[in-house]
Amino acid sequence: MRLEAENLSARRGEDLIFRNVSFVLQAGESLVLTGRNGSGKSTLLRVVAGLLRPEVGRVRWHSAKSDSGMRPAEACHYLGHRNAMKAELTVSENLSFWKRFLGDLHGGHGLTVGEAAEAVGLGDITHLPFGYLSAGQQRRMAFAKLLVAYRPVWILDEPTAALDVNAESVFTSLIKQHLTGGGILLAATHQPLGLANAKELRMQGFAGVAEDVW
Ligand SMILES: Nc1ncnc2c1ncn2[C@@H]1O[C@H](COP(=O)(O)OP(=O)(O)OP(=O)(O)O)[C@@H](O)[C@H]1O
Repeated sequence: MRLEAENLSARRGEDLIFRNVSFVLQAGESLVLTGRNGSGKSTLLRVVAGLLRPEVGRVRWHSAKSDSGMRPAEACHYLGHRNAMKAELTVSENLSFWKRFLGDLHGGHGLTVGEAAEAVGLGDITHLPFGYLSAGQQRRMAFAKLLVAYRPVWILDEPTAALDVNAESVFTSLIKQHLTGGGILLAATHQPLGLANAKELRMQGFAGVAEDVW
């Protein structure tokens, strides 16, 4: 299994955000994006997740278990700043929706909704509307979405924002399990995720740099 970014450059509106970003991640490896606000971390994650087109370069996915024509985005779970849950549906309804909608990629199995809620420490409140949950509880449940459907690549944007210390350690341990099971992680964060062997890519940003440097 291998996720490969080749010479990526991206633009938002008129602005150049980054250029010449390349990396290769194999099964069990993680890459953490760091850098100041606006340096392009979220933009790079969205490019890799297939939500934005790169200006230049490409993302490639190789796996013996996947079709050769499969888009890299299909191998990825993307957890952005927002939680992608409906406030008026219960936690259980939200997670059940995502489980059915996403399904499992070949090569693994997601947890049941109950197991996933237990794994993030909130198994007793799945009957509540998502909108009733605190900000930290909502983030935990958004993380549970990663567990109900199998995807080998997790792309996480500031996964631990709004979390207490206990939740941070729960997330770190779930991420470690994902990596130990041969998964791949790409994350943007301002807080250390506690991953000893993570590679780091420090985004510099291009704000104010003239276009002719390209
Ligand atoms: N739709 C857009 N049009 C123009 N510029 C945009 C657009 N979206 C984002 N940008 C700009 O792209 C740059 C990179 O933003 P991005 O969200 O990738 O940064 P970031 O490193 O994730 O920041 P943070 O640490 O604050 O989350 C910023 O300067 C932002 O203002």
